[in-house]
Amino acid sequence: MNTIEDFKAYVADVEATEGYTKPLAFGLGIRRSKGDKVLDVNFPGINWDTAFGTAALLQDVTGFKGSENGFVTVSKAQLQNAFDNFAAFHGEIEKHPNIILIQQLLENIASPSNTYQEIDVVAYFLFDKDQPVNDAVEGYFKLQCLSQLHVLPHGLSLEGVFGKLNNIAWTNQGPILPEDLSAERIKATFKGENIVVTHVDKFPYMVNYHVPNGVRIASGSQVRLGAHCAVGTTVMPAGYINFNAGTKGNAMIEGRVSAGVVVGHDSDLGGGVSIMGTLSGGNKNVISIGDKCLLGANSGTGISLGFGCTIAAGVYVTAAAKVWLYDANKQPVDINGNKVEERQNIVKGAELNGKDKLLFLLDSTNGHLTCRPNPKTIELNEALHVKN
Ligand SMILES: CC(C)(COP(=O)(O)OP(=O)(O)OC[C@H]1O[C@@H](n2cnc3c(N)ncnc32)[C@H](O)[C@@H]1OP(=O)(O)O)[C@@H](O)C(=O)NCCC(=O)NCCSC(=O)CCC(=O)O
Repeated sequence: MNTIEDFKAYVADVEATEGYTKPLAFGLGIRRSKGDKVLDVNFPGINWDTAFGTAALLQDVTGFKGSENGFVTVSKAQLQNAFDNFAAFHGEIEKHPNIILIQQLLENIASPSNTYQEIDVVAYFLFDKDQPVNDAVEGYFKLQCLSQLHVLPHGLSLEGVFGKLNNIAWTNQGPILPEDLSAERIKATFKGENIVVTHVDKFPYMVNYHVPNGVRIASGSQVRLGAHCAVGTTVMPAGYINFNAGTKGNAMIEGRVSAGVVVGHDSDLGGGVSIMGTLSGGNKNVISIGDKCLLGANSGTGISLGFGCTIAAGVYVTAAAKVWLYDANKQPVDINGNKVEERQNIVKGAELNGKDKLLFLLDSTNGHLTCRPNPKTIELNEALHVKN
């Protein structure tokens, strides 16, 4: 296969095979395991709805069959075979990230691994993004789809991910099962080395796998793998982004973006902000924050905010909270904006879910949680957000 035409004909042949299905996404991953326990899988470059020729080639050389989400292990000989089948592109390899990755895997796969873990290469294929997580390889693949910005939070099913990922001690010498830490530390000590544990969790830090373009993350420990940090996101040390949560664009994150929460463009979460997540604590309401919202320091919300809302510093808006509604002239109004008497303007927070241009304030003269049209929307300080 020395010409691009040959390669195209080969791909067409593979794709014409009975039962062949184009995957929605796929990638080559480096899997680290201890016995039958997966420690982690790094997918350096996931292909999402693209590179179908490479998908066909990988399925052909690895023998992967079917249309169910799944993976195969890839031997060095199969990687070599894949690389050789790309001969027509070797002269312009810099244009083809998948071929570069295969070359990098080939160059390194024979290196002796450390004695603790086994390292191999897998090819994962995703056909149905709404299927629950089948195994740890799939869990890592899906988390990296989010962190590589191929899908927004909720863009694929992460159901069951907790049960499939192992709890790991993440160390300066790589992932170690917590039960093996003591023995590994003794070995390291006699080699004159240290094992430093950064955390014990099912989720590693995103930055140790992937750093999206145009982000600043002041403390890597605050962003879990599976976070979606769009270009222009700044996460300050007190900020936090869970998996299956994140930003759509420029954002200042000094507060906590819980699992499932999405923050719109040009919004600002002040220090200590809390946004209710859906993993624990009983809240079932998936929360989103619209574009150009400001959540003041130590504020929080259990309802979604639309465009251009502000929650004053220190104010927590919950779905059940009784909120006193006012118009722009500070006159009491009902939910439809009709003038009413004081006390008839009290609505539940949930009724304001997702509405645009609201200002929530705790009136310090009477202690009422109030809401009125937001007189101004915020502008982020552009200098704080990198673009590439
Ligand atoms: C709610 C707003 C946005 C309101 O600000 P504004 O500038 O629009 O209004 P203002 O000019 O201050 O006030 C307009 C009028 O409303 C009155 N007013 C204001 N707040 C009131 C309250 N709680 N109760 C009663 N009246 C109030 C004022 O006295 C004034 O009245 P008169 O008209 O009679 O004079 C603000 O107070 C706020 O909370 N901003 C959040 C800022 C923030 O936290 N940014 C994140 C930084 S994060 C950070 O720095 C890190 C910190 C950390 O790490 O902890």
